[in-house]
Amino acid sequence: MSFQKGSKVWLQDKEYAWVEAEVIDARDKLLVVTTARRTKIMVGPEKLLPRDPDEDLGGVDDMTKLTYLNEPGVLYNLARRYALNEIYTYTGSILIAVNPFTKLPHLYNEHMMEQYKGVRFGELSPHIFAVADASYRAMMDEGRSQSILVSGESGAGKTETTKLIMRYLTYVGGKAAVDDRTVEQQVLESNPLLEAFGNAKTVRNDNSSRFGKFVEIQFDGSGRISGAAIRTYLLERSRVVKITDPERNYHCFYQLCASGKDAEKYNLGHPWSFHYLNQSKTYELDGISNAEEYLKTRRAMDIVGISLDNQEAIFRTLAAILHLGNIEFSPGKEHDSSIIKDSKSNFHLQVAANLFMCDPDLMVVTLCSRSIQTREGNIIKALDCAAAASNRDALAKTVYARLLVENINKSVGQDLDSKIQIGVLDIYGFECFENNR
Ligand SMILES: Nc1ncnc2c1ncn2[C@@H]1O[C@H](COP(=O)(O)OP(=O)(O)OP(=O)(O)O)[C@@H](O)[C@H]1O
Repeated sequence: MSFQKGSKVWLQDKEYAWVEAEVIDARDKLLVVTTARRTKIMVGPEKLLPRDPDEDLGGVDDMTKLTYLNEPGVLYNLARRYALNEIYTYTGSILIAVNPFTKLPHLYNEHMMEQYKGVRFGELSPHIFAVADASYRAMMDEGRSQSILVSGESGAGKTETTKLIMRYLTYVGGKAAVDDRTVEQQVLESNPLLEAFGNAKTVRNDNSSRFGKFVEIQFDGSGRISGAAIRTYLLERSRVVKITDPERNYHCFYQLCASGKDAEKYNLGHPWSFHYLNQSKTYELDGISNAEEYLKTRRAMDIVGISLDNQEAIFRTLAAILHLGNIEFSPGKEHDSSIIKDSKSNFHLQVAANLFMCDPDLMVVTLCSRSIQTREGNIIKALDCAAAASNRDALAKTVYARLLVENINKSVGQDLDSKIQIGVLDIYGFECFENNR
């Protein structure tokens, strides 16, 4: 790219990434002046990118309208719009959402949904409802299934965006008010349920989804919702057994501990008495009551259609996982072997076995030994304390992951005859931490 005297440019900057500048001398090395600080700098052209000359102070609602679609142009356009509370911007048919971190109810009410219904994409201000509407119209007009991909780093707003898409689709594809609304309710109520079992507090986000999610909303030929399927995958299993302050384990554990009578029934107390929860000293979330959330989760389970017996089995299994985590080991008589450490560990073993409905002695054997297959047959090898503890953790992780997949994925009513659907994929983007666990 060649620059001339008077060219408007972006200059790379250590502090601000890019600053606005203008070329004032274009011989040998370029001499540029930064517009805000009025400092003169000699730089090579590799440090510069061209800048739109006639920038609209309010930014443009579609990045394709920028003369130069480069990184600083995009960032500054988003920043300008964000300053005016415009959190959505298009890049062609892609919608970019900048997390407002504040509630904007006027953006998402019924009136807004009505406004975007059936309106040509791009005619109104950029909005998530416009994307959802475009996919619904395309599905209806072409009779073909559609997909919406929601991506971004942790805390970017994927889960909220996915929920808004689901809300819009249940609005346009819902049955008339007089009809039974259970499918729509199931679709929407699956969210608190998934969040209880798949979300946790992280450093970045108090309600971070620790799994990928594919929601399929199924429609009949007339465009009415006829069913839904939710598939979760890539759950962060390690969180079940290992957490660091100020993060938390999955919400459901804290909810169950705060559930009063149910907690008592399963010999649960405050989370600090459980190894899987007390590795971090963070037990509460700002402005959220674990006990109330427990009731919400139970209500969501009712609506989604999980029977009382199954609900009971799910919470019993969660309690069993917590007790399992409190089983400690000490060295056994034989070299590299282990036994249950003390009476406290034995108590938790008995309770866990009881809740898992299995034989406690068999559980001890399972935890403290490993079966190795050889050509001559199976050999049972004793495990030392560390190996027994990882064996215990592996069991906890596997049971928890199965609980989520088996119970939640299948619970929402599916329409196996549906020919057209809209799939919404909520998938995390790359995260770049110093230590990526
Ligand atoms: N459109 C929005 N309006 C208001 N607040 C929002 C919006 N989008 C996100 N937020 C806020 O940002 C928080 C984080 O958003 P969200 O949980 O959707 O992020 P995420 O990308 O799904 O993160 P993770 O990958 O960690 O699950 C939300 O709890 C909410 O407070």
